[in-house]
Amino acid sequence: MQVNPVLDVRDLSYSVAGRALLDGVNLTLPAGESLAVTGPSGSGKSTLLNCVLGLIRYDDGAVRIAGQDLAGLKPRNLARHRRDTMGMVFQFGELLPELTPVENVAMAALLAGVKRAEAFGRARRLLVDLGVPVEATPTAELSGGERQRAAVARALVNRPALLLADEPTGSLDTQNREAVAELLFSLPRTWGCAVLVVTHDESVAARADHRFALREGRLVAEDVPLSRGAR
Ligand SMILES: Nc1ncnc2c1ncn2[C@@H]1O[C@H](COP(=O)(O)OP(=O)(O)OP(=O)(O)O)[C@@H](O)[C@H]1O
Repeated sequence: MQVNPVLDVRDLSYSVAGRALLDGVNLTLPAGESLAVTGPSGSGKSTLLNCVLGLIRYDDGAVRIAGQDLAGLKPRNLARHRRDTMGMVFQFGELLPELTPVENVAMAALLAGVKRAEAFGRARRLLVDLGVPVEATPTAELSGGERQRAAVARALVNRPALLLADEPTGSLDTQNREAVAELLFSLPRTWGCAVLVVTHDESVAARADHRFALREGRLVAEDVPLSRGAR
């Protein structure tokens, strides 16, 4: 039994067009730990993340982030809770290409109400820590790996309790995939946050503290290391 998990999903169900994408999903994740959910394309991984983000109104069950049940929040408070507790990394980074990396990262802090000097200070420190060129160049000119590391910096700038990533290495070559996966799964130790990654890439998922597969709307534990030939 975990005490006050950062993420607590109970009996989550969601159907679309008569198909149960999520069918009684249970998931808990404390601070300082990572969890990966794998599953083939169309199995519902992004749908699960969207429920955790509060972007989808699920049919049944509960999602609690940092102790707060999302269903109990009005839209404005939900947006604030999301901003204050969660950071998100997307497959293609979703940064603004014409801005510099530091502007991209600082903007997320400015939108959260952080003062300008503090926002840019945090952004610079994070980018230096994550090995991204800070401001010499528009983000469009970064390499794919640098862009994803900048996206991680943006997701961290408001010091989230929970970092979510949807196919974060899906657009990267092998070398950058390894580096970004390594970075993501080191965040629980270095930043103390909980990390939830959804991916179809088993080699990325293998780095997580906990692994589950989404099969027919249910999460199945997959805690056997790949090297032992789980399947
Ligand atoms: N609003 C919707 N209306 C109809 N179908 C939907 C809707 N949302 C999701 N789906 C379908 O539900 C399934 C699951 O989608 P989801 O994006 O969650 O899968 P996924 O596992 O993340 O896939 P991928 O790995 O390709 O991103 C897909 O077949 C998708 O087309």
